[in-house]
Amino acid sequence: MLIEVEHWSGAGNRFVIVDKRQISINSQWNILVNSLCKRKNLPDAEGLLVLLEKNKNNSTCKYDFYNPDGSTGIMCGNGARCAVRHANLTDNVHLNDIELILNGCSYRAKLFDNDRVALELPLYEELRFIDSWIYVNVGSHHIVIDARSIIQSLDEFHQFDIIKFAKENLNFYREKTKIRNLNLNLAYLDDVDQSMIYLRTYENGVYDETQACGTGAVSTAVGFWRKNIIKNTTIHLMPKSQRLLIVHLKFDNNQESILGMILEGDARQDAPVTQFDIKSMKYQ
Ligand SMILES: N[C@@H](CCC[C@H](N)C(=O)O)C(=O)O
Repeated sequence: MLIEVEHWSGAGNRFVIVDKRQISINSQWNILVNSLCKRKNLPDAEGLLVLLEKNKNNSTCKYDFYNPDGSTGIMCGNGARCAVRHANLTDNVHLNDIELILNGCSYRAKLFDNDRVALELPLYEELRFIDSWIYVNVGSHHIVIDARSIIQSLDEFHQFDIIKFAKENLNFYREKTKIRNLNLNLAYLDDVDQSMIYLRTYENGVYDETQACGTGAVSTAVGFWRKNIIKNTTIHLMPKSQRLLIVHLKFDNNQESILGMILEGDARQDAPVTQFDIKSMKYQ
């Protein structure tokens, strides 16, 4: 049986999107996801979004997110932003206040400037300062490392072998946090522009460096602000893809406690729709 697959990216983070409403049988997405992410003539996707429901009358859409290794139930910031733009394009869901239900959790989002999506996240579930690094849970689990503790310059930061570093150090962070599904973020604060952070992320479930990570950007912004490394409450983060992400911290009236975070960046369709055979688990 053939299904249609869409190819998207949010700030360079690559996704495939499938509309479950086109399929009459129940598919096991956790088994199909790995083959769906291995695309023909396109670099591998870094996650799958499955559209479950959409209601344009009340601007609500419902998607599930899967990592390429089949794991699910995890928050994906860039995937969420692609889902919102996808819902808007395919069914004209209202631009200015969209409710996205991703893996059963509700988020609000806005669309602007054609391809930009601002997604509101609730306050992080947990934030811990451990030794010189930070652990943040924003629905996915992040280690944030201030790159200046291991790297001397921005050039060195771009050259750094993050895959080797992750392979050598992930177990150490897992042991310390007692959490297995960790993403590793290496963050370098610009020497001149103190509101700009360069960010590289090794992602759980992909087991590779991705082009960008939305929840990694949010975790880094909030972690660096809480640690006083950064003073601005609007923080620019430049991922590997060079497609900028912006995080706005939202405060209470006294400007003291963070209430939530807004993640802003582009979300685009990258290539024409292709067909995938769910029986042979191959693209046509
Ligand atoms: N790319 C994502 C994060 C997706 C979840 C991650 N792979 C995990 O398993 O924690 C993002 O944009 O947030």
